[in-house]
Amino acid sequence: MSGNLIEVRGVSKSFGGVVANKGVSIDVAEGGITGLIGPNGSGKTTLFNSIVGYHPIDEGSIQFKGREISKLRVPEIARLGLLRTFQQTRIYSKMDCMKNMLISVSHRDEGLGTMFGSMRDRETEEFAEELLEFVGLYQKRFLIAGELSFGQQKLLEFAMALMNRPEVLLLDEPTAGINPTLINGLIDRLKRANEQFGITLFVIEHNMRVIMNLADRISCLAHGELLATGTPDEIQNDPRVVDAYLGAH
Ligand SMILES: Nc1ncnc2c1ncn2[C@@H]1O[C@H](COP(=O)(O)OP(=O)(O)OP(=O)(O)O)[C@@H](O)[C@H]1O
Repeated sequence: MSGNLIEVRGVSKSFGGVVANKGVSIDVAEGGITGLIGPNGSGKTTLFNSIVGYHPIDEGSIQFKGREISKLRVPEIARLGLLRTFQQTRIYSKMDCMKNMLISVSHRDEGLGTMFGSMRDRETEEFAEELLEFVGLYQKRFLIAGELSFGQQKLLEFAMALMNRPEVLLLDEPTAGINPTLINGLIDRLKRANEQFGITLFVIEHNMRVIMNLADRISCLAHGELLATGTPDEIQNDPRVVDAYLGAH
């Protein structure tokens, strides 16, 4: 056992003439928080999309717990316990928070029958309430999700992902568009999800303060290629990273 939950090896992905990822190799250690940084257009979201099965890769291998997943599709990968959130939140804005939570649990269920069966399940409701409490939205559980602030919607989306008890959660810019007060709360929740629930996190983040604070390992992409991997300190002091990324901000 390598200690890695995800092993990306030599992954390349192009869209027409645009090379979005070229020979990328990254490890996501079990139980850790791995960060992914890089300038706009450096291929971060493409790599996430490749890992969760959103599109086929051109070359390379992606393993989850030692199993090749690069040919599997989104629902199959989700069922294995690998989930992601998006830059733009994907909540059901006309439903209340509780309904959003209950509907999210379908990922690992087999069919609609099971889904509605489990929705009635008191245990599932209690778990949804616990998670809403965890992200600080319990008091707002019957509020229509579209009426929450953007930051609260992101917290709801995070709680929705946790409903599926993922082993790994890929978070695409979790703090984008959130005000600084809520950001600290979110960092705290992410750390607690990692420590208390044992969820491995792989996080794309533009906010340097956030990622340096959160991640134990960070990889930096530039022009679709892996530029550097290291501890937050090593990454912060790597002249190649500073040139390619930090210097540009
Ligand atoms: N579906 C697509 N079709 C065509 N080109 C794409 C597609 N998805 C991504 N690209 C291109 O691939 C490159 C990498 O994009 P990607 O979104 O992965 O970068 P990113 O690092 O996530 O950027 P950002 O930080 O702005 O979100 C860009 O040049 C982008 O325009």
